[in-house]
Amino acid sequence: MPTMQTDKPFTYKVDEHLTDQLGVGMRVVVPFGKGNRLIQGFVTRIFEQTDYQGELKKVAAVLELAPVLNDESLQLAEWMARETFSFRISCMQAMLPSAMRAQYQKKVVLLTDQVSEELKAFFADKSEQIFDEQKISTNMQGKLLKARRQKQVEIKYLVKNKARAKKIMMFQSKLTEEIIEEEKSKLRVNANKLRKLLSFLRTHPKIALTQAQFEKKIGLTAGVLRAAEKKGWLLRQESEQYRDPRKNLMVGQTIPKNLTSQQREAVEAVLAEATKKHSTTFLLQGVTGSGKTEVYLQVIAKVLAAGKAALMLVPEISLTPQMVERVTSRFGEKVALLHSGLSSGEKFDEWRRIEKGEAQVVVGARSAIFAPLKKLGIIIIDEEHETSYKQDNMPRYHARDVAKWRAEYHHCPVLLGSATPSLESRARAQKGVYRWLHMDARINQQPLPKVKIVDMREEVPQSKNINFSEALLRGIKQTLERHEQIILMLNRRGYSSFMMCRDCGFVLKCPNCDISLTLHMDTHSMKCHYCGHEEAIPQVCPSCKGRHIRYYGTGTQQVEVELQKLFSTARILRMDVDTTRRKGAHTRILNKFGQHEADILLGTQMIAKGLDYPDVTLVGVLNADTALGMTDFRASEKTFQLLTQVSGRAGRATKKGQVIIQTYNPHHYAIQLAKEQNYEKFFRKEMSIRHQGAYPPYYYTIQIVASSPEESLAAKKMYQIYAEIRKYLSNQAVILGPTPQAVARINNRYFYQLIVKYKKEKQLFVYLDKILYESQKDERKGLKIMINREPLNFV
Ligand SMILES: Nc1ncnc2c1ncn2[C@@H]1O[C@H](COP(=O)(O)OP(=O)(O)OP(=O)(O)O)[C@@H](O)[C@H]1O
Ligand SMILES: [Zn+2]
Ligand SMILES: [Zn+2]
Repeated sequence: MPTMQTDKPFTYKVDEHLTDQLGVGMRVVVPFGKGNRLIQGFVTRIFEQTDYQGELKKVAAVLELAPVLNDESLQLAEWMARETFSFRISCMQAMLPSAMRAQYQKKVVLLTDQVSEELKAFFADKSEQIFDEQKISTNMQGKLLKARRQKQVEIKYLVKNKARAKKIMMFQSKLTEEIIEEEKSKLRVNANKLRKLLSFLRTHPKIALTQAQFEKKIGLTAGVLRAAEKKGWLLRQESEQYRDPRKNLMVGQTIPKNLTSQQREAVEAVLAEATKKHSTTFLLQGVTGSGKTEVYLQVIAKVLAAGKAALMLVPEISLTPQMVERVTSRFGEKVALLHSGLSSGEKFDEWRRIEKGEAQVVVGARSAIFAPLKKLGIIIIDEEHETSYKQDNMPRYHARDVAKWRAEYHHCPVLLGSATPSLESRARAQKGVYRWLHMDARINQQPLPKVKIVDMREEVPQSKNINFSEALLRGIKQTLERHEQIILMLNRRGYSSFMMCRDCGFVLKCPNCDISLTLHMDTHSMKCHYCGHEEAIPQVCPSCKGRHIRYYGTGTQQVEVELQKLFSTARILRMDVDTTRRKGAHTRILNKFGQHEADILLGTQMIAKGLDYPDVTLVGVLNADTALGMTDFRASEKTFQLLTQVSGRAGRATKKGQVIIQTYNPHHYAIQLAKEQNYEKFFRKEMSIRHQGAYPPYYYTIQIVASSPEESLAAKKMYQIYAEIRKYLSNQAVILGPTPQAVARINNRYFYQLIVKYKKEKQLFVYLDKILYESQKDERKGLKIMINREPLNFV
């Protein structure tokens, strides 16, 4: 675990035999602390001499042959640690693929036979055992620690390096044409297999194949290959093979499209700045279906032609296989992918292809912003308003800020794109900090789809069907009859969101969190969406033993069942966290829908973005109000963005699209303006509300959270911080709180927070550094302090 005491460089001695090998930016294993346990660290400087007085410890091992962090990444880590109140080591680790992060393992080693029967049983005839705190009982742990004090056992720390290249065996031909003829003449008459091999090698000089490939191609078994190796025909050698995440994609080849005049203007504006090596930030605001992706692709093509590299971020990329396909079908082998859907081996290999300069276009989710491209010519962030670009654990960076830092380092532009920019970005464009590019027309001169708002307060009494309005049912029916496709969004997974006893009012809650359990029909259980707790569905009320249990709050599973009842022949696909847990599941569902093997795609907000299917002519939102209920000041912005994005999925090609939004708040401005799809009007309205409430983008915000298994400890700490922080603030700053968080307890920890809104407070940062430093001591008591600059979730 990184701690503040370790957030400074330590000096180590380097043995002679390592001096040639060692370089700045490499990972090393070093002994640390009193127990000299081994940990992974990074070399940040190398000295010929040191004036350190005490005795230096030695570097135990060097983990690789070449540095994994370069000059740029070391500087970036330094900046990020300061900006986001993080430890430097966390920043360095965040930049590397997970396979390169150290895995620690503890082992207990038996030192003598003179131990208790209980310990003997624990070791079970072995001299060592893995020390796993999760698996060994606390009682046993105590005994082991006591035995350690009595020098009966010893605890060893191991650093496991999982960063490994995948190796395969290849057989390479060593023969020239003359030798093949000569060898052939020497063969016995019945040596058919060997003759076959020689013929093959003659037509394929210098070929190298695996045994499996030889078997598949010409039906030769391992025995023949071994014989050929003995004769000196083939050379058997290990060679490295990249794990390729693109192998399941359906990739064709596409050529650049003829740009519309708006697209051309955007491309030219960005390229002009790229040529001048200006690190200008652009905001490309283009309505849904205006062809932003084509703009990105053509900018990338020009950047590559100038011998530079391109970095493109998309939100949770595994959700949009379509986007990956669009980029790979244009740039092929040059593309590297980095996202959470890849295995850690695949990520590691992609990372190294980038590092070695073998891939010049990187497409990835948030952490791909650290891709080790050396000559960056453009950084693109698609759907720049997405909150997933901010990491919510340490280091709490926003990819947009890192993009701007890297762009300055490389002297290249940043291109932010969205149909519904974040208020922050749009406001910067207004002030001229960003350059504003605008595309207000859809491709094919299609109008934006017509949006109808249905007031559910009037629907419910007449209809026995509470989830679907008359209008939406009619819409679905007609669309199915026309053999067109439908996207339905409901932002709640599971079957029902809570159960309540009608006799006594009891609500079944999670034992670890302050939140009700959700009914899941696929697993026949009640689940907590925060900590993963799962239990059986109660038959009677756990409180009064009554039998009148009711379920409330519709989730996607329930709608799927209802929908199938209503439209028995419709082919329905459901896409939510539960159906996409398995690797590649997103891609499979979307490909199926894309090939029109299903009529209805039903899902949570993960279906709102980026999908571009020509047959989709109806989009339905079952409940537009889920986000509005939040106490977050960004609730309206999030609702407007989500509704506009999902509406944009309809009528993108030649067929007209329509959208039906069901709501209990039909007159709310976020819903009304989403109906008009009028971003500009929404922007002005929301800005004036933010101005009145003194919220971002008019103010900066910092969130401080204290959490502990003991509620009083977390609360006390927060009030203490509250009392102190005021001394560091001018009277221009506003403090909200301290308050418990909206879900006050998660996984048996209590959360208290306060938020500072400010414009310019130099002293604040001095104090925050102090909190971060002091939080070390509290951590031993189980108290954790977290500092979050510009939090995106405000509850
Ligand atoms: N110049 C062009 N000529 C013809 N077709 C185009 C052109 N540019 C883009 N398209 C097509 O128009 C469709 C919409 O483009 P695209 O998906 O890039 O829009 P977008 O602005 O990214 O939309 P969204 O924000 O909704 O994801 C795509 O099918 C794309 O292939
Ligand atoms: Zn009851
Ligand atoms: Zn829980």
